[in-house]
Amino acid sequence: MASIADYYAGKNVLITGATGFMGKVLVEKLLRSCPKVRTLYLLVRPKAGQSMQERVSDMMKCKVFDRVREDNPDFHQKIVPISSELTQPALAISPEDVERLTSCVNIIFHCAATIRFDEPLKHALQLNVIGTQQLLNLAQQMHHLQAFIHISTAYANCNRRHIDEIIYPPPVEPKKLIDSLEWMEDSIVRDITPRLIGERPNTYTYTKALAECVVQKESSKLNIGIIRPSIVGASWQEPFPGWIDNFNGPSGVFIAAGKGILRTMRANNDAVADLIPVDVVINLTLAAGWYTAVHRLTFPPAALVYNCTTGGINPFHWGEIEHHVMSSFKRNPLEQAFRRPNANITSNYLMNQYWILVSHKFPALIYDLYLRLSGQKPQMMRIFNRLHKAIGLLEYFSSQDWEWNSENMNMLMSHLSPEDRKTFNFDVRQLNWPEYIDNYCIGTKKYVLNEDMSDIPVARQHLRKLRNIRYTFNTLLLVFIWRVFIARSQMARNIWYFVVSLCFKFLSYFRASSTLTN
Ligand SMILES: CCCCCCCCCCCCCCCCCCCC(=O)SCCNC(=O)CCNC(=O)[C@H](O)C(C)(C)COP(=O)(O)OP(=O)(O)OC[C@H]1O[C@@H](n2cnc3c(N)ncnc32)[C@H](O)[C@@H]1OP(=O)(O)O
Ligand SMILES: NC(=O)C1=CN([C@@H]2O[C@H](COP(=O)(O)OP(=O)(O)OC[C@H]3O[C@@H](n4cnc5c(N)ncnc54)[C@H](OP(=O)(O)O)[C@@H]3O)[C@@H](O)[C@H]2O)C=CC1
Repeated sequence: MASIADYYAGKNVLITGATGFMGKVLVEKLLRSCPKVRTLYLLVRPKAGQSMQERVSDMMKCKVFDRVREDNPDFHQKIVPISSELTQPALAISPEDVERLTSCVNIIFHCAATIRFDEPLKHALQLNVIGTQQLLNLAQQMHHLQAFIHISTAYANCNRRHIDEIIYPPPVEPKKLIDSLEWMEDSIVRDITPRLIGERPNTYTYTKALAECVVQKESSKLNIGIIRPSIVGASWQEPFPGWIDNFNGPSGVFIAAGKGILRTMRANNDAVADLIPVDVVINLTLAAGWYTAVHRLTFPPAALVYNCTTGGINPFHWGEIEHHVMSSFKRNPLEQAFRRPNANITSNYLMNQYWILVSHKFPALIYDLYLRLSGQKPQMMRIFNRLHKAIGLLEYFSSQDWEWNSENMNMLMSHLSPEDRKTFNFDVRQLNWPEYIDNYCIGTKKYVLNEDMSDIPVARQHLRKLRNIRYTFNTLLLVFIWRVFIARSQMARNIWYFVVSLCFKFLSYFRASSTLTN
């Protein structure tokens, strides 16, 4: 059987979501490890006043492509952007582009989605479900298509505790839901959304579950693989350890904790933190593309699902993550921290509310007062309100455990040659968590916040200054409280005189005994 790189040689690949976090790593890895791939067609929409060509040119300047750029400075010649808006009829692809794609594409990787947890249901449905259906329609017109790889999420079925590598019956028939929501006003849809999503926490997981059903329906006509990653984090090894470019999932939490803003969060110390490095997901995705294509004649006509998770193989827990994140940010602090990093997770609701009051709201009020008095605009309370909204949406995932069966990941690994196992490594047994978390934290500093590593001594100095401010503040507060007590209560005065005289007695005894020994 051909190696993975040999398989991709000369192939035309279509990718959606290439400008996103996982899409960029996918494009990079394909170009670097499968250098003979013919063309990558990227479906990209114009956005924020930029044409799709400008967006793709900007994307190729990203640091993530540095290694490819070194190997092949002309790598951009293999990339062809295609203008497409996935929420529009027929994906808004021009007839010429449709003609071009249907005549030459061999493999599709469908990564595009809205991953926002607060997305209105209609929009999430439009992109994650109807967009996927339209891409499948296009795929069926392709004359040389060998594999369609759909990126789903391990949490599509988070209403279950144990999740097998099968597609579960949908909560509702997707077509029926699409038809009924079409005529409804947005406000009505908003009102009935909680009833529709049921036990799922958000419209994202709900629409990703529906998308899997839509994909499965086409599996008798196309060779389909479905990848279900859990919580995708920074890269483990490639293209650089710790590469990450966004605030999604745990990254925003780590940054907020590293900046000393986030001090408390509801999470279960003993629950498995099912993080999976982005390069592992992409290696598995490329291997699954190869396997789906080369085994197409021997497959029964059903989509093969790969749960891409770590918990069952190499588990690590939220409590351990908290410890390593705090330790990493103390050794390599972020610049201009608000307070010294010191965050704790707790599963107790009341305890969390108490710490929110004492460690979030109270300091924010004082800081905003200081800003107001110095003629600046108060901002800390606003930042905390946004942070509370964001972590409120994540807590569902950090407070419970799931169990995923990942037999297909093992099966796929057993089909790889020793060489491919190294080049497309997705063996998470080798993952050293403390080292990974350390690189992850450094990655948020270098690649998300664009901070310079050479400024770490200044950042450490800043943390020392914050520690001294805290000690001074605490001492002054103690003295102030004590003075108030002493002034008002005879009993407090008596205790005070008793403690002071005890100290004097101890000191004189200590001095007398040291004179005797001399
Ligand atoms: C106590 C600390 C110790 C640490 C140990 C414990 C850690 C526990 C961590 C638990 C994490 C659990 C994570 C579970 C994730 C489950 C994932 C399921 C898997 C998936 O399939 S999908 C991927 C996950 N999707 C997401 O993560 C998206 C979530 N985000 C949203 O839904 C929205 O962004 C949100 C949070 C509703 C905010 O919306 P909005 O207010 O409209 O803001 P914007 O999105 O427009 O962003 C504006 C601005 O803010 C930046 N941003 C976004 N999120 C954060 C954040 N969490 N922290 C800081 N900053 C954030 C964003 O980049 C924008 O910046 P610009 O510069 O572009 O304006
Ligand atoms: N990140 C994670 O933790 C996990 C992600 N996943 C899945 O992986 C996939 C990729 O996620 P990730 O890279 O993190 O997400 P990102 O949000 O980083 O990227 C989403 C991509 O989809 C594109 N897109 C969004 N809307 C449209 C549209 N209307 N038309 C065309 N393109 C659009 C975006 O393009 P644009 O730049 O134009 O916005 C972007 O390229 C998703 O399917 C997600 O469900 C699964 C598990 C975990």
